[in-house]
Amino acid sequence: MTAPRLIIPMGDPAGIGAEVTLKALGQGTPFQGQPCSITLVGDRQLWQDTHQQLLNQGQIAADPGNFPILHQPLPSPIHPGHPSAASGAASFAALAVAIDETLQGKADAIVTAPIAKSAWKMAGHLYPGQTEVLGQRAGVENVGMLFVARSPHTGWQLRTLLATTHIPLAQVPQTLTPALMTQKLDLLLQCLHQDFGLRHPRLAIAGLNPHSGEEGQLGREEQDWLRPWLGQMAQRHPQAHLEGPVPPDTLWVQPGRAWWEPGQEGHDGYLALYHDQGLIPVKLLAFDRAVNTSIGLPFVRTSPDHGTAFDIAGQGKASPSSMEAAIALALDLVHQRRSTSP
Ligand SMILES: NC(=O)C1=CN([C@@H]2O[C@H](COP(=O)(O)OP(=O)(O)OC[C@H]3O[C@@H](n4cnc5c(N)ncnc54)[C@H](O)[C@@H]3O)[C@@H](O)[C@H]2O)C=CC1
Ligand SMILES: NCC(=O)COP(=O)(O)O
Repeated sequence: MTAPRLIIPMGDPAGIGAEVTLKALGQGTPFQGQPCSITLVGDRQLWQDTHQQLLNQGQIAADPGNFPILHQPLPSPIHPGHPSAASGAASFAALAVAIDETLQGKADAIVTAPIAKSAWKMAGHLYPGQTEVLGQRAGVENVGMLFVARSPHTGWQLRTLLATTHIPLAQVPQTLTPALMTQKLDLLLQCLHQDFGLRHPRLAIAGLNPHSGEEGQLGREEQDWLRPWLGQMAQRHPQAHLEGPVPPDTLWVQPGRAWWEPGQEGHDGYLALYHDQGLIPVKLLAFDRAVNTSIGLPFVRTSPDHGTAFDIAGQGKASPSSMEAAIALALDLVHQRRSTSP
C-alpha cells in the first residue's frame, strides 16, 4: 500500500497559509512518524521566501525545496496582510489545481490553507468558501462542513456538523427545512460510520431558539417541525441515538466537560443549525487544534479552523497547530477509508 499522498494549496498568499504549512511540516516527512508524500501548490518563490524568512527568525520550518511544488505564478506582487484581486485569483487557482490533481487520482487528500472569501470576490470568484468549490468540482451537491478536534486533556473527540454554513443569520430560519436537515443528518451518520468507525453513534441536535422555543413562547420552529422531524429520523436511523432539539446554550455544557474533565462523556456528534452556533463553542474549546473537514466528497479534505490572519501575516507569529492537526487528520482519514473500502 502506498503512503497517503497529500496535496496542500497555499491559500491566500497575503495570509499565513505558507507559513503554517512549512512550520507544520517541520523537518519534512514522514509527518509525526507517519509516512506520506506531500505536494505543495502555489508560487514557488513565495514558498521559498517564506521559508527563508522563518529561517532568518530562527524558526523551525520545512524546506519547500524538499517537496514537489506545482508552481502557480502570482498574477502580480502580493503584500502580506493585504488581500487583493491578485491574492484571491492566486488562492482560487491553487485550490483548482489541487482539486484537479486529486480527481485525477494523483492525491488522496487535500489539506487546504486558508483563503479569504473577500479576495475571491475581488477576483470575480463568487463562492461562499472552499467547500462549495470542492463540492461543485467533484460533482457533489450535499457536502457537509464538519469540525473535528481532539482534547489534549481527555482524548475525547468533538465532532460538530453545521447544517447551514456561510449565509446571513437572517436567512437561517427559512433555509433550515426538514429536507436539508435530513440530508445533513444522513451525511453525518454516514461519515461517523465510514470515517470514525461508529455504527451506533449518539448524536445531539441543537434547537434554533432560546430554550428550544419554550413551547412556542420564544419561537415556533421546534414545535412546528424540528420535533416531528426528529421523530421521523429516529425511525429512519434506528441504529443511532438521537437527542434534541437540545436548547442551544445548554447543548455545549457536556462537550465542555468532556473536553476538560477525564471520565466525562460527550456525544459522538453534534448537529448545529448555523455557523456561529456550532463554531463559537468549537473555537472557544479548540481554536488551536480544530480541523474543518468536508464530508460527502469522493476524497478527503481537511483544513485548519482559522482564517488568513491578515493582522499577523508575514511576521512569523502564526501558530501551526491547527494545520498540524489538519494534516494528521487527513492521514487518519485516508488510512480509515482504505481499511473500510471494498
Ligand atoms: N478555512 C478557511 O479558508 C477560512 C478562511 N477564513 C477567512 O479568513 C479571513 C479572516 O477571518 P477572521 O475572522 O479574521 O479569522 P482568522 O482566523 O483569520 O483570525 C482571527 C484571529 O485569530 C488569529 N489567528 C488566526 N490564525 C492564527 C494562527 N494560526 N496563529 C495565531 N493566531 C491566529 C488572527 O491573528 C486573528 O487575531 C476571512 O476572509 C475569512 O473568510 C476564515 C476561516 C476559515
Ligand atoms: N468558518 C469556516 C470557514 O470559513 C471555512 O470555509 P471553507 O473555505 O472551508 O468552505
